[in-house]
Amino acid sequence: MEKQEKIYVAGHRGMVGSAIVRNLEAKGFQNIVSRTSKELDLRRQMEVEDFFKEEKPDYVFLAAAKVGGIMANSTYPADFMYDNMIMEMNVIHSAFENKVKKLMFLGSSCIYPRLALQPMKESCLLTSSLEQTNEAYALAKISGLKYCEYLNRQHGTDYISAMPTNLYGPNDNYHPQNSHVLPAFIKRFHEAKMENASSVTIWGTGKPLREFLYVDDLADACVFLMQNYSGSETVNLGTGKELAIAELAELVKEVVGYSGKIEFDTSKPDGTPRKLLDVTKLNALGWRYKTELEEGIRMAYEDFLERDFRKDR
Ligand SMILES: NC(=O)C1=CN([C@@H]2O[C@H](COP(=O)(O)OP(=O)(O)OC[C@H]3O[C@@H](n4cnc5c(N)ncnc54)[C@H](OP(=O)(O)O)[C@@H]3O)[C@@H](O)[C@H]2O)C=CC1
Ligand SMILES: C[C@H]1O[C@H](OP(=O)(O)OP(=O)(O)OC[C@H]2O[C@@H](n3cnc4c(=O)[nH]c(N)nc43)[C@H](O)[C@@H]2O)[C@@H](O)[C@@H](O)C1=O
Repeated sequence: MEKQEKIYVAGHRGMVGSAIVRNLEAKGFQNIVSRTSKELDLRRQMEVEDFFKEEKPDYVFLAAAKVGGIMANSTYPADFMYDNMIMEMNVIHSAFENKVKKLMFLGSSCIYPRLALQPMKESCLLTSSLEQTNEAYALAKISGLKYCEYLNRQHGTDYISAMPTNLYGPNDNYHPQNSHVLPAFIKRFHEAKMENASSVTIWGTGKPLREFLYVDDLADACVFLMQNYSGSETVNLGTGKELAIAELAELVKEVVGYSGKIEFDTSKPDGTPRKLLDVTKLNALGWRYKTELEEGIRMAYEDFLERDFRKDR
């Protein structure tokens, strides 16, 4: 990627897209194009085609998607499949039609089988059944990854995909039901502290294990791969470290400074028991995460306080 070349970041207002824009700008890339979903609804094929014909980007980071935590995924599976499938097909196809030099498609670690051997290597894709709570989203993400692979195979394109683990950081979604666990905890423990509540209830048993990557590290990895990786097999983006949800709750409680009890609502789903990424491939390419979890949670909490609850999607 040359500094003057045109880069389209799809989803630039989201947590990931905004971090990719920050990273590109910090590295001196000056020709970044973007559109909000109001300006360009990526589910509309004609609009996407017109945009690509008009803008002719050289590079594309596809970070626009319908995204949510376990509850959103299990409540709205039809929306998660339709929106994601159609958005990614429209963008990747228009990129191909307009000779985009390189595209990065972002998936998620939930594409791997529910009971995959841990840590999960890229090669375990499609070896057994998916987790039910996010099957629709995972199927859409697998389709995007595969479409990039098929274009590479049939037409010799250089379209890559990356599979991030659970992410968190500035500009996250703090919706009480639809968000992911980490922003949900930041908001819930903060509110409990402000209200002097005696306890905070978290979903499930607290036993599932999860891995978390700070979004600015993720953005750095995306830009790094765009510059240093080609190939149809996806690349896992994570830290290689995991902790139980109950341990995460203790950590957020400490960072936020809440002193009450933690209770568990076991009527809520646990989701997949464990999904630790094998990051051997990423490390071998020369990239490693920088931000440890506690430090990242502190920075995310500061961002949450600065935004003053404005982001509650
Ligand atoms: N958050 C996480 O923990 C993880 C995220 N990922 C992946 O990273 C990517 C980005 O996620 P994240 O930043 O968290 O999500 P966000 O919800 O923060 O941002 C999603 C972005 O997508 C855009 N978008 C949604 N629908 C449309 C549409 N119909 N047309 C145009 N744009 C649309 C939104 O644009 P606008 O703001 O203009 O409405 C928004 O900026 C996704 O591919 C996701 O799968 C992968 C693993 C974990
Ligand atoms: C990124 C990833 O995100 C989703 O998968 P998930 O990892 O299950 O995501 P989650 O962050 O929502 O939950 C993690 C764990 O945490 C527990 N948990 C406790 N209390 C709360 C809580 O208050 N909110 C939430 N959301 N979870 C809670 C919850 O029960 C679960 O055990 C998919 O969308 C998937 O498609 C995907 O890609």
